[in-house]
This record gives sequence, structure tokens and C-alpha cells, in this order.
Amino acid sequence: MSVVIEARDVKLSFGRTPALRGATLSVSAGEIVAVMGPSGSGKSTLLHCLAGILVPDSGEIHFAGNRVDTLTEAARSSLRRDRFGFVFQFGQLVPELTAAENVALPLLLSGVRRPRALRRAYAWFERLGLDGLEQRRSGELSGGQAQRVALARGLVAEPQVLFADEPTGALDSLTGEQVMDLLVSAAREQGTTVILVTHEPRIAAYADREVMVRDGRVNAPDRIAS
Ligand SMILES: Nc1ncnc2c1ncn2[C@@H]1O[C@H](COP(=O)(O)OP(=O)(O)OP(=O)(O)O)[C@@H](O)[C@H]1O
Repeated sequence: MSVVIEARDVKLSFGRTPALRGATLSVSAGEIVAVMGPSGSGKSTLLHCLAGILVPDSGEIHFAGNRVDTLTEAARSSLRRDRFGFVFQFGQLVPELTAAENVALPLLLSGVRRPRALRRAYAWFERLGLDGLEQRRSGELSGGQAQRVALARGLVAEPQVLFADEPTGALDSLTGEQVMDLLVSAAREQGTTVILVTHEPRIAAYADREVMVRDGRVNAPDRIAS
């Protein structure tokens, strides 16, 4: 399968703290990859570099055959808006908006008119078992419901890559597995590539492949053990 996104020998330090020390990772179109590793090993930093949020000090990021790290901030921001979706640990829904408006947000930001954006958002509520919750605000949702709303928001614009940073980290294990079931089936249906940061083996087991980040580098797990 063709590579859709990759990091080549990426290095990045925060001041004197090296977060990535030559990280290399290639992900194929439609693949679901779990990025695992100890706390502070560089998982989130790698995800942020791949997503064009952070720019590496050296090395290259490629998406769909093009360099990302050499783009201007404005071009990286358009890329994130138009091609990528995001789900974070604490849903980060906008509290003033209804659940439906939260889901519609990426569409509204890319210029889709409000009635059409809301129609597309509403379709996700039934799909994710959220029927009847469209008008709730985030404070009126359970953690699992809020995270499913965040998942719908991450996928509504049919991104090529979904970046998920500990998407189940704030949920109990059963709710976390339900969210993962929905994430994986929706991603597979849309052909979305998923890069999932998690430290939970049960969550990583949903992925097609697991990689380990240790001391700012990426290794296949079996190479760590030897
Ligand atoms: N904004 C920042 N400013 C300074 N140092 C940072 C920043 N972000 C990350 N770091 C440091 O970079 C290193 C890698 O952090 P990163 O968040 O990528 O690790 P992680 O593997 O995702 O950790 P965790 O599992 O705890 O979330 C750590 O030493 C961290 O303290």
C-alpha cells in the first residue's frame, strides 16, 4: 500500500530537552497505527510533527508525497483544516456550542454553509449512538458521550489522516473500548488513516500495527525486547 504520511529522521528539542532524536515512521493509506512508549518518550511530539503542528529542527515530514515541514504556517494550517482530523484525550469540545455545532465546526471552518454542515453533523449522532443528544452542551454529556462527539468532529470532514492523542485516556476501560470500536469502524468505512497515541495495550490492540517510541526514536516492539 502507498505511504500517505511519514517522518524521516526527525529531531526536535524543547530548549535543552531533546524530545525527538531521529524519529522515522511511515504509515500507509488506510492503516491504523498505535504509537506506544513510556511517558516523556516523545509520542505526542512525534504526532504533532506529523500533523504539521510542530516543525522539526531537522529531518523531514511528508504527506501525500509532499514536504510538510517546509510549508509556511498558513499552508500547514490549511493542510490541518482540510486533510487532517484530531481527537484529544479530553474531547476539548467548545462549551458554548451544542454537540451538533461542535461536530459541524470543521465543516463550518472550511466554508461549508451552516444548514449543510449541521445536516452532515446530525448524521453522526445516530451512527455513534448519540441520538437525541444533538442539542446538549458539553457539560451535559458523560465522558464517553463527549468523546464520541469529539470523534464525530474529528471525522466529519472525511480527513485523510485522523490523529488521536490518548483518545480514551480519560475514560474507564469499557467506555474506552466502545469509543475505539466506533473509531476503528468509522475510519475503516471512510478509508481514513489513523495515528493513535496510547499507553494502553488494550487500546493499541485495535490498531493494525504498533510502534514503540523510546528516547525520541521509533522502533518496532520486537526490536525493543531483544
Ligand atoms: N512544550 C514543551 N515544552 C518543553 N518541553 C516539552 C514540551 N512538550 C514536550 N516536552 C518534553 O519533551 C519530551 C517528550 O514529550 P512528549 O509529550 O512528546 O512525550 P510523550 O511520550 O507523549 O509523553 P506522555 O506519555 O507523558 O504524554 C518530554 O521530556 C517532555 O517533557
